[in-house]
Amino acid sequence: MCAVSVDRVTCSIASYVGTSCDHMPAIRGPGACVFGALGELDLRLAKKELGFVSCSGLDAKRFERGRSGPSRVCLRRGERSVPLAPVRAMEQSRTAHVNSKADGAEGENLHQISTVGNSTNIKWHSCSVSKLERQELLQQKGCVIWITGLSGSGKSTLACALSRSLHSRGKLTYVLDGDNVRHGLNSDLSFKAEDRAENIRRIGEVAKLFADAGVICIASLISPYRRDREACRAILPEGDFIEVFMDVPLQVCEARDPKGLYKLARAGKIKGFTGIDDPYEPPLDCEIVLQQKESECASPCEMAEEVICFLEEKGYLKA
Ligand SMILES: Nc1ncnc2c1ncn2[C@@H]1O[C@H](COP(=O)(O)OS(=O)(=O)O)[C@@H](OP(=O)(O)O)[C@H]1O
Ligand SMILES: Nc1ncnc2c1ncn2[C@@H]1O[C@H](COP(=O)(O)OP(=O)(O)O)[C@@H](O)[C@H]1O
Repeated sequence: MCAVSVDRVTCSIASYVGTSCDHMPAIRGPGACVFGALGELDLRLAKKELGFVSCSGLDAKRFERGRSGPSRVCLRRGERSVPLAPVRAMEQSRTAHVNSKADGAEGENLHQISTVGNSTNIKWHSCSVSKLERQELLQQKGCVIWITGLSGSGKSTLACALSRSLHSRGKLTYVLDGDNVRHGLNSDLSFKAEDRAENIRRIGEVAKLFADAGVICIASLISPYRRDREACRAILPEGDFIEVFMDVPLQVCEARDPKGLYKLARAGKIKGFTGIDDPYEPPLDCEIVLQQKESECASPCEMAEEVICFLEEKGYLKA
């Protein structure tokens, strides 16, 4: 994960996709800060969706998650060119910092006061117990398994099967189910696009904390828009966001209809139902696809096993 420090401006990267950045007068506009770029994908996203025309002097590799190093960047939007220098990638922070000398301190003894969204004058506090130590304790690596798919595609069933199976192997997991989180933390959110985006953003942030705690966090929510899922991926260290697509045809989900919601949606009694009158954007390049055709139907345990094999192969089941 990295962020960009730009003079006295504080900005974060991925989570600003789609939000405005009015505190940067020269680069006003949606997602202006996203440009910070966690990798080539984000750069492309920034250029395609956010209207960045070009960026010179940027070595995208320097901005890869987890890397750091000084660079100079020139960001152009339309006709305007905005030099941003020095730019610094920082680990463990989404913010750029206002660097000022602490009282009576010299040189490296800087304190870093940030502005993140509407939170001004805040400071990151580090703890002496590290993520590595927590992982050592748990004998596993923290990560996020993000299960996406239509309603009725089997997300919650897989999440529970996976949690059970990992638990029986002595691995600590926690399930963040969209439906459940909407009973509490996200009960203020509806199903309109911006509320879904906020639902996903919050779950992404919570999942990130679980992963940082060393837990294997299983998030199961429709998360229908690619951009929102990518934003969650971008706030996690490289490799720690494992996207699992429940590739189940709409007809199958609709035939299952365990809650009777498709029926209500077809009858026009629920508006903006995913797959009916609200879009679902399947992942283009996710880690795992669990495909279910009409005739073939892997059991939830078999699906869980496939995910566990992936985790094992990538080393997440040991410290
Ligand atoms: N309009 C509309 N569209 C889709 N789904 C709806 C809607 N209204 C209610 N529900 C029920 O809410 C569950 C989806 O919540 P999520 O938080 O996963 O959705 S999202 O990620 O914010 O799109 C979803 O649960 P699952 O069936 O488990 O996916 C539905 O039961
Ligand atoms: N692998 C599977 N094979 C057959 N049916 C399944 C499978 N996974 C889930 N189901 C069934 O599909 C329905 C929807 O599953 P659920 O996990 O609630 O989906 P979602 O969380 O995506 O809405 C449930 O009735 C469940 O029993």
